[in-house]
Amino acid sequence: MTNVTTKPRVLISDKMDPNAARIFEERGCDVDVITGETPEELIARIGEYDGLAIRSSTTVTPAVLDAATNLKVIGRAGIGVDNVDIPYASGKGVVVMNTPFGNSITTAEHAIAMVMALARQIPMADVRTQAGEWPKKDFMGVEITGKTLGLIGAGNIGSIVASRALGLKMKVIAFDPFLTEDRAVEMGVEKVDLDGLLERADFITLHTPLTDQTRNILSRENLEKTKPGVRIVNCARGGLIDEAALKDLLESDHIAGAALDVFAQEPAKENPLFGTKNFICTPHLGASTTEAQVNVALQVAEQLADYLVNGGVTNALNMPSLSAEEAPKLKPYMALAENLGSLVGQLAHGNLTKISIEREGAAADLNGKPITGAVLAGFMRQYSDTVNMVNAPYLAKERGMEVREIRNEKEGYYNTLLRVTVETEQGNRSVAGTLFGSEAPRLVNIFGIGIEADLTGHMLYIVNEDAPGFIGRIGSLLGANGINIGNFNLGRREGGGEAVLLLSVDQAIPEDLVQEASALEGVKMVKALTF
Ligand SMILES: NC(=O)c1ccc[n+]([C@@H]2O[C@H](COP(=O)([O-])OP(=O)(O)OC[C@H]3O[C@@H](n4cnc5c(N)ncnc54)[C@H](O)[C@@H]3O)[C@@H](O)[C@H]2O)c1
Ligand SMILES: O=C(O)CC[C@@H](O)C(=O)O
Repeated sequence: MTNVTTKPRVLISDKMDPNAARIFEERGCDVDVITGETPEELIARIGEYDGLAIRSSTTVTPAVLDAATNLKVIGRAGIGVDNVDIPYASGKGVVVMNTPFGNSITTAEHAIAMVMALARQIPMADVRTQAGEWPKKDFMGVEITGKTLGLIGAGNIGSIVASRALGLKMKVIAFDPFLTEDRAVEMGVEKVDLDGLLERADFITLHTPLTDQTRNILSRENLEKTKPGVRIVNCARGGLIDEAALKDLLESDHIAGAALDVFAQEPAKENPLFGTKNFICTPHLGASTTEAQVNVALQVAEQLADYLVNGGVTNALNMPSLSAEEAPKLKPYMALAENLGSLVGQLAHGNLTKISIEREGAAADLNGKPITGAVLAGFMRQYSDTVNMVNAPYLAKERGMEVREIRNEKEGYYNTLLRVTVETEQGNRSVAGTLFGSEAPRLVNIFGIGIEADLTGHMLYIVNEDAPGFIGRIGSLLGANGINIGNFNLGRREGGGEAVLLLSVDQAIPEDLVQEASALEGVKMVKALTF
């Protein structure tokens, strides 16, 4: 007998605290821990997994993502996600999460330790003392009390570094374009511009992500603007500092010391800075404490398992958050949203570049982003097999679609309603649906005609003149072709006017039968639909 398992499968591909594997198992996932593989080995294996948990050693490239045919979520046990190609993952519909706070204190402490180590040249003094030199005269340090610490980046880690530095009686100035004056006051720091920081700081610590704006933020030109005798610490990301310029300025004594935990190229087994005077380094140890590693491992496992098992989304970088509490409530709405998007996508014609998604009544209070993602996924499904609610907003943007979200708290005829409208050359085309009994999605309006239908499986949509005998004719045609009708749903604009028929049928309707149905007396349009 084959043992069929429906449990989500997760791969932990980097060294991680064992609590992560335990949490995955407790939350109902099958987990494999396979670390140290080559990219080729990972590519060969990744197709088996629904979730991937990583630290910084695994690089998730487009080639890995192309091979990851079942992958739904990547979780980074840590903060920086520069080892994951997020735009490509988004395009593939894979959610990318990180654990933004679990190692912040630890990393801030490492930065402070680096400041201290530079001020008193502890690593160099240690090596020479243990070599039997007793080099007491060679190591004159500086006090940090009263010195100015310049923070570049004042987010989670930067603000913790500030609080520790203030406790050590330093003056703290910060450059961060997103730091408000109020927040600066709250942190007890002075907000400055970059040039002001370079000019005044005795110590500079970096705490920004590596982005197009921050890459090389300490360029040669900026390093030359620093106060003579400055000491620089980078526990954020390699690539923020021009390493060659740093070497030159250390050698010329303009910079009195530099401590790097991160390098432009990692692992940094060779680097021109090695051996430079007053240079110290650690091998990307910022997050390496027992406490931080337990924190991030537990957090990443909880988040990934929650997504794979319950649909909850926390700390995702490419989709809106969705709590485990919200997820079950939103589930029927998402099904409705996807079906409405799909219906309008299958029926509307022409250059469809404007879509609006309206939440009315009880639906107005819901988290709108996942609903919008689901509508867009349904809408674009006819263009792409791989579209889902994660990548749909990106694909829509790529196609230049204008997406509007509208909230209307006032209840209409239904206490909760989703309405999807696309702008076509013939005018706006809207479909709307509600939930019956708070969980059964139902279409209630199609292009202005009231109807009640469950959008499911194979369906036939017919617009016809409302005249006696038509239902018999279509029933006979389908019966003669061996097509069983599961459900008949009727709606009409006014008696004797335009009527709509939505039939659910047990099998796909072939195109020649669609043509035959189109030729029946009184028929204006026929379209086979699939949900
Ligand atoms: N060495 C390690 O092991 C280690 C551990 C954890 C985090 N990190 C790295 O530390 C960095 C900071 O982490 P965090 O949790 O504080 O992130 P965060 O997002 O909380 O803070 C980053 C700050 O940088 C600021 N910023 C962005 N662009 C800027 C710019 N052009 N100039 C100045 N400031 C800018 C942002 O406004 C934000 O306040 C990240 O790169 C993270 O990957 C390294
Ligand atoms: O996993 C690590 O050891 C490093 C983590 C760190 O770089 C991060 O960005 O969180």
